[in-house]
Amino acid sequence: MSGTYDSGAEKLFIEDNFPVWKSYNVKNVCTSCAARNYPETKHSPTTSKTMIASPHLFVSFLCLTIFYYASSIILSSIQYNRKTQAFGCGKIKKYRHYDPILGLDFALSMRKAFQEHRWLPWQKELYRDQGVKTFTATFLGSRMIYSAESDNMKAMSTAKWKDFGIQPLRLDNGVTGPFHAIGVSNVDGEMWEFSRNLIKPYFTRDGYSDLGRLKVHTDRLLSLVPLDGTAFDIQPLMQRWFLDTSTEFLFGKTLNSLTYPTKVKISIAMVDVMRGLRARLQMAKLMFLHYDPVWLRNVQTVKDFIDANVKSTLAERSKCIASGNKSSRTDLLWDMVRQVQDPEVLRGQILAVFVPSNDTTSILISNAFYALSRHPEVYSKLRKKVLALGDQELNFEKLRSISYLAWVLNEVHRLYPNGILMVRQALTDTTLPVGGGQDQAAPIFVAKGDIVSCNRYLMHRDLDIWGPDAEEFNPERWREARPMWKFVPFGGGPRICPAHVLVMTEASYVLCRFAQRFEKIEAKDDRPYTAIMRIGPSNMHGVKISAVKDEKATL
Ligand code: HEM
Repeated sequence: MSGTYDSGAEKLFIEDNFPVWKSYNVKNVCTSCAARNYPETKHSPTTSKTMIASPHLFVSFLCLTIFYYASSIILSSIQYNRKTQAFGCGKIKKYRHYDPILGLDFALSMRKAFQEHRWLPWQKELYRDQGVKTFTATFLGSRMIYSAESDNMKAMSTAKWKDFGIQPLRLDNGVTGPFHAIGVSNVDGEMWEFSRNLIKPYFTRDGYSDLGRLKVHTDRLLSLVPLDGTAFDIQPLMQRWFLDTSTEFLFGKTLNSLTYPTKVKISIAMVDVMRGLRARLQMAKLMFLHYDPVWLRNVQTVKDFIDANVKSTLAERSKCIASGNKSSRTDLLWDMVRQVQDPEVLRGQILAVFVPSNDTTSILISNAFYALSRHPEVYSKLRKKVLALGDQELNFEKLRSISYLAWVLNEVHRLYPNGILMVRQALTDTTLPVGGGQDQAAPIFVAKGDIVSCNRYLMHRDLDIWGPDAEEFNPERWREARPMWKFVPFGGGPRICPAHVLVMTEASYVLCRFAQRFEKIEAKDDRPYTAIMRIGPSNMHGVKISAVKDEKATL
């Protein structure tokens, strides 16, 4: 189907083969949500006039409610324990709450850690205090299972992946609602399969092996590096570089923010969109209380940007059909409009790639500069390997041939993973392989509706896996290390990040070009890495470095 201009056939493909699009009617909104342009949430309708006949009636009503609530908690706990036994599972250690009903103590502690930019150290302390790698806690009324066991992450990603979903956490509860967006990163089942197939040809073809696409933006980036040894912050430059390469890749038109810095405002809006999405995800059952006008304004900015691109791409397609000409466009949106023409569907689908792509590769590369500028011996070794390739243009195969480059990037992924957590909700009663019983070795029971949060950050710094120097930046460890599922920066199984080869290629290319031109780089900021969370951690203080140009460098 892809690649045809037969609009009738394409319409059939969408409407008849995927009736799911019709069944998910975003216009079906409740009135209070509609007023805020939110999709239907699961809250029940409220009556506008609540009559309390008498204090007695009120007290009886209150007692009944408390009784009902208490008995349902006891019943569900009995049921849960029975099922744990029936499934042959061990008990999971429980977090000791002050507020076991809503878990407000836990939520407030997490909120404080966020506000103080201590979310990563807080994770470490939390697990250390529990003394185990898997435990349960209540988070705003939901039972959460926290785990830093790679076997559990592996099972959720592969053997048991159909038992766990993303959609209830991101779409059904309205987290991504203000976009009215349905796309690969917020749906499950048939809709996910459709969405993944829509982007698959794009990510699996060898488009990303064309490094020419990166050259012009990287030349611009390098031309902005001060040559007189002045300190500069490479993090915002990388953000602009990534915006330029990714807008070209996704929409066929670069924003050229390295040349026109004000264009970066869309990236800044996206960072705020992600902040809001994270807040909404964390509010869980209380998400309907989220109202943040700044966030909504930024959502609108991003929506307008996407809609303008969708509109012009659809118009270009119509022109091509009318004239019989072929377009030279090879971007993802162009690929998509050949398969789908509904602007709302297109917005959702392209957003679902734009959101997880935003500021990911750029942060990976900035984090690499952070580490390399503090480890001159590693930079110098990397440079030697790169220079050994000679003066010819870099290509995909050459980049892949430098194992040391892969080790450096692996080490950056390990210490600063972009996806800290893998969070899923159980769609059915199921089990995970470890974390139960006295020794934590028994399987654990996961009831339908439970939320499991697997922690990549802790796995990547686990002394049991990496040894006593787990906190150190040491690319040499990759000479021997074969961690398999203990190191999955891009996830694994059917929902693995579709862009993993693209990301590694782009990051490798930038580091190589930098190493070809600059003899040395030096850190210009002694403050410790203080992670603020976007999609992944980035340094709150930026990445301030200085660079010394190799006078002989011609590239
Ligand atoms: C440093 C860069 C990146 C890292 C570390 C990363 C990591 C990840 C991880 C861990 C997941 C979740 C996998 C899972 O749930 O098992 C994911 C999903 C995804 N990523 Fe990336 N990613 C990066 C960059 C990108 C870029 C640049 C794009 C797009 C151009 C992208 C597109 C996606 C999409 C669409 C998904 C959802 C896949 C699905 O649910 O089927 N990512 N990524």
